[in-house]
Amino acid sequence: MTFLNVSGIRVEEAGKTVLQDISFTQQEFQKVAISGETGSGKSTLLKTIAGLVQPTAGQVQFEGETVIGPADKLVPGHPGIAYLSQHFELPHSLRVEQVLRYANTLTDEEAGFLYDICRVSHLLPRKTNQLSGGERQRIAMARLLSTSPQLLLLDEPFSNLDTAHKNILKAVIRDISEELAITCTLISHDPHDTLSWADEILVLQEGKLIQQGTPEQIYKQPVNEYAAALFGSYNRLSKAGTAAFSRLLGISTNGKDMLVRPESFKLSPAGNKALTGEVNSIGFFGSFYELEVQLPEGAVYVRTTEGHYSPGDTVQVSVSPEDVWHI
Ligand SMILES: Nc1ncnc2c1ncn2[C@@H]1O[C@H](COP(=O)(O)OP(=O)(O)OP(=O)(O)O)[C@@H](O)[C@H]1O
Repeated sequence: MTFLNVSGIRVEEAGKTVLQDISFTQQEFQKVAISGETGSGKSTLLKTIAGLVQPTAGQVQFEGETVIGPADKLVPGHPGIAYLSQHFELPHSLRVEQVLRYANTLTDEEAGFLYDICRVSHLLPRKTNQLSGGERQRIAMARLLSTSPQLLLLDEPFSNLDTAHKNILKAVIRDISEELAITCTLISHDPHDTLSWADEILVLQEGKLIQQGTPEQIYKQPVNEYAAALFGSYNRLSKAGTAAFSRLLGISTNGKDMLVRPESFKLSPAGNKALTGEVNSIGFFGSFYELEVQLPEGAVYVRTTEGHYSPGDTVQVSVSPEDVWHI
């Protein structure tokens, strides 16, 4: 039986089509990330899966059971699916332990284990107005998980968190999957959050699912420039640049433009499979330098960890055939 089966989902809100014919499946313990620019329909998709938004067409099946939307159910949602909104709320002026106790269906031992995993045990005596944003979020998560869902849907969990809280939350999400055996689906617009975490990424553009694949597939072979831009910078070569690199690599582009990630270009002292250019400018980004290199066919951006280049240097730029794609 498929864990989650989303088929032909269409959502219309205020006369506008927000989601169009979205279909995909998720297996138990498969980590799925949903990516897309703001307004592309990510939150609406998660809420529809959770049974909180009524689809105009299509259906969501969770462990073989249809998830019933709010139009057909007084208390919307499915007990096996928990949705953590970007805009969650905690009751004011209660102690954390009270907030958690009211929602809890677990034994004391299970609840203690859950609170440890969510890194909230030390916060139990605090009042809800004495917490940071990251702490509040982990308490909201512990509260949701204390009803023992099997699928946790996280809507932009990393937005508004500083690096320290983000790293704690990443560890919490990892432990939720591994220690509590809860499957997670999350939305993030930051490639650093999704590429290293997900087994599969879904890319939404204007309410349509335009690409679905492993992080490597999505990063290395995006279906269009929109998908490419979501996961990092890239060079779209000029017609002349595309022709020059295609000749060097012995490949055909069928009239399409060649695209290359800046880190896929290599700089070498000399070589017959490289184009000669001149360094225009250099930017320092901590873990790498980004050079703008002027080739006769146009400028390209090249990333390197070597810091010995200066503007005006002559360099040879090469790329491997497996690191280019065409649009
Ligand atoms: N209840 C609603 N009524 C009217 N329009 C809606 C409603 N819900 C969503 N929309 C519209 O649907 C589109 C998708 O919204 P959604 O919040 O799903 O996008 P998103 O990708 O999650 O965006 P963000 O990253 O900004 O949260 C937006 O244009 C939004 O204004």
